[in-house]
Amino acid sequence: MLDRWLTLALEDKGPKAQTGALPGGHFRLTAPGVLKLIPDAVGPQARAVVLSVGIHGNETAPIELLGDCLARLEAGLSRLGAPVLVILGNLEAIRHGTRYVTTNLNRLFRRELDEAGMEPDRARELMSEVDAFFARHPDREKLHYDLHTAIRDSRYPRFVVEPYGETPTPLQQWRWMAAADIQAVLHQHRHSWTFSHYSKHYHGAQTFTLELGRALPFGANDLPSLAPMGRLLGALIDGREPPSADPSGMAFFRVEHELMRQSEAFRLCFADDTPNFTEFAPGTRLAEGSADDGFTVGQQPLRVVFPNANVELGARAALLVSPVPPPDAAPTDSVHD
Ligand SMILES: O=C(O)CCC(=O)N[C@@H](CCC(=O)O)C(=O)O
Ligand SMILES: [Zn+2]
Repeated sequence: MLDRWLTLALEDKGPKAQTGALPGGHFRLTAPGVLKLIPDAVGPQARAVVLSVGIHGNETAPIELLGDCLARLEAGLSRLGAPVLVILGNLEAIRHGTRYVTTNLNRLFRRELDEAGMEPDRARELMSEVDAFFARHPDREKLHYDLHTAIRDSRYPRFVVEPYGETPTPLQQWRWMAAADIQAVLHQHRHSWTFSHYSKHYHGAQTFTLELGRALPFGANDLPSLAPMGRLLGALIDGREPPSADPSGMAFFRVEHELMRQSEAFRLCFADDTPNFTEFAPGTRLAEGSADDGFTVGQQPLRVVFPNANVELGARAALLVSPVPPPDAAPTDSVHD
């Protein structure tokens, strides 16, 4: 059943409300693309876990990866031990194989949202699902991993974006990410109204946007490279402590500046296929536009992440980042390690 859930949800043939048994618990389908995994017994170390995929419709590897985790669970190769909310984000865009239909869903996760349309409606539905889920588990550590893939190649093929927030991320997360073969971490410098930011900002959850390789069509993904990430997701679903590794091999970056597209004339001055984290020297012209949206690198070199000149007016066209030291182990070291 669950291995067919993703397909049924995409074909819009899935039953609107359905429940069924699973090893260790049961599942409930409560809205299109929204699946709740409810364990019979929750271990003391289990977290309340939100796993979202397909927030961008052309990013298929995370959908396949999560599909594998659900298939393993259903086949009895693992046993449910934590409350999990699984979300298939932009169903319409996934059907079209496009990043979005009308507007970028991953910029709409704020409670004051008053726009009308399919993506704003979906954002409101998903925010209320997340609110209800975390409200049901007030005493549990809250996690939300929003799984994506990137448009371009990357000097670090698998990396995570840490949303802006006041609370430092516990070291345990970096250890899990290192074991899951994540190669770099990018700290956001300000609110960004992404789905992962939503769960951190409003619920104090430990959250990331995970970039798991390149955006490719279904069937073309390099799933073996995601096996370590599959083990992290599997452990969270089972309510087991995830594998840990030394995070000192990961590279850490901070956003220094965002290029925003402000004019129709806006363009980036470097090749379209420039990989994420490519470094540009001081004095390099990076963007041109007719509304003060040009940019030249100042005194420090900067690396570019998520360059995309074809975004909507007023939207982010690239992040410019620089390396920072790894987080200090001392204050936030986890009792679970
Ligand atoms: O490869 C790209 O240009 C975009 C990949 C992507 O969808 N990234 C996320 C990052 C979200 C964040 O900044 O936390 C996005 O742009 O929504
Ligand atoms: Zn994405």
